[in-house]
Amino acid sequence: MNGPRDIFTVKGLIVSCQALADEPLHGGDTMAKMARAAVSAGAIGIRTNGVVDIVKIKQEVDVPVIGLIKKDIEGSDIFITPTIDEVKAIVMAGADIVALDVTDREGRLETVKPLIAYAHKMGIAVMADISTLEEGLAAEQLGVDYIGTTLSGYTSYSRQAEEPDFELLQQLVEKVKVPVVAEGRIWTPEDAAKALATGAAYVVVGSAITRPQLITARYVQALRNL
Ligand SMILES: CC(=O)N[C@H](C=O)[C@@H](O)[C@H](O)[C@H](O)COP(=O)(O)O
Repeated sequence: MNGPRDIFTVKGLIVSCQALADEPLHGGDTMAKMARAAVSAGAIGIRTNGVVDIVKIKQEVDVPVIGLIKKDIEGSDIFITPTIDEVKAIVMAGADIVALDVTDREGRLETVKPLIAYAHKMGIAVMADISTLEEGLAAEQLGVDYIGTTLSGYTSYSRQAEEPDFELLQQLVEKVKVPVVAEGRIWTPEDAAKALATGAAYVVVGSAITRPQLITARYVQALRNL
């Protein structure tokens, strides 16, 4: 593949439809309905976890799907598409983009190279989930197609905050040429708009739209605070 490839045709909102096995909405059919609702309202893409959910969502909607597989590996902190096996499964499931951890942990910036190469060989774009500017710069050098702020706040050395990491977003937008995806803790339409205004090409919103147990908890907490 020659250079980065952006498969979206317009900027906008990507809705993350994810419910792990221990979450109330777990299940491909449910996630496909979530995706349909999101696309019917104008979402330009869907991000989702696991083979079943990728397959079901691809059957349900006609927008690009970012696929990942969350997998816990003993002794490792890397859980978003950790190995080539997950990349192969995501390709087989029919995702248009594979999202994977491109953080500077456990030698990942080296070991991720064959995962990126495989995805590209199979004609799939790659979204790098990073947590710092340095990782974003490294990801661009590795030839990824999108860089997402997904893991800011989820590595020990990145900025820990309740809010989205607008500072990282701004730095990435200034320093990298590939499209930057704002992702992580975006809870309001205002924050989504701010991310786009800051220069993000795409804004991924997950929990605020598709995790009712977390949405409800925020309301319950607010009432408790009275
Ligand atoms: C850190 C991690 O595991 N992030 C995951 C990545 O796919 C998802 O659990 C998040 O829901 C997604 O990034 C969207 O973020 P938020 O739900 O905050 O809008």
